[in-house]
Amino acid sequence: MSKVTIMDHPLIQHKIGIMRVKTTSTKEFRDLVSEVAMLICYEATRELPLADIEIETPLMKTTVKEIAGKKLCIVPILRAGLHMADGILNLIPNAKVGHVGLYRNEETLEPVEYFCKLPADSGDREIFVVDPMLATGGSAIAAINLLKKRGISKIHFLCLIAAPEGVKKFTEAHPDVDIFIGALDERLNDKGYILPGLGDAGDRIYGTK
Ligand SMILES: O=P(O)(O)OC[C@H]1O[C@H](OP(=O)(O)OP(=O)(O)O)[C@H](O)[C@@H]1O
Ligand SMILES: O=c1cc[nH]c(=O)[nH]1
Ligand SMILES: [Mg+2]
Repeated sequence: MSKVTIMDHPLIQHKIGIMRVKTTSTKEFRDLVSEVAMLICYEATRELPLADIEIETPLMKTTVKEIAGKKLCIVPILRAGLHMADGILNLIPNAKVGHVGLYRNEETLEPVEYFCKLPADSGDREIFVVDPMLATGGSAIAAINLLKKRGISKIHFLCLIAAPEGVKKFTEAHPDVDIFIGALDERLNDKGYILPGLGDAGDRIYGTK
């Protein structure tokens, strides 16, 4: 069964609170997406394996830790996930980046795939799929189906806000994928939007509405 981690850190709660406010500007919203993604990534990478390496300080030789293998890959779900990836790259600048393009048909709420480009060696990498919103769960499930079809198995999913309906559907579809959630909200409305939520994440990041 997926491990579901809901962030309780005060900084994350504070920043998501500002994101929910409808008058928060596009610039501030965008900056917060990136900052909260970084904070969630800090927790999501807690169990990465470490290896010992020998180095020399200005005073003596010693052994320090480095992340073993450094084979990480961030996969934003376009378009709203892109800005989370930018934030995470501040913490893991050497990660490779793959892209999955999906949008949700507003009538059926079903995800529609339009793009997929992944690093050639993705199957050897630990993958962090990122999207601010897990609503019905359809988009995240479809994105991870695409990755699994390409032989990728070490997958984590990070989102800023999730609805309980989406978490249930996701964990049933991908019990082997752990989820890290900034805030777990109350429910979906009849149009599939998360309540209280923050509206349409893509529109708020890019100012398209
Ligand atoms: O869990 P679901 O019900 O599938 O909904 C969540 C999806 O909806 C939003 O994307 P959207 O379709 O608005 O695309 P965009 O990022 O291009 O705005 C969001 O970023 C997720 O990808
Ligand atoms: O509340 C929601 C649901 C889906 N997509 C969003 O951007 N927001
Ligand atoms: Mg959108």
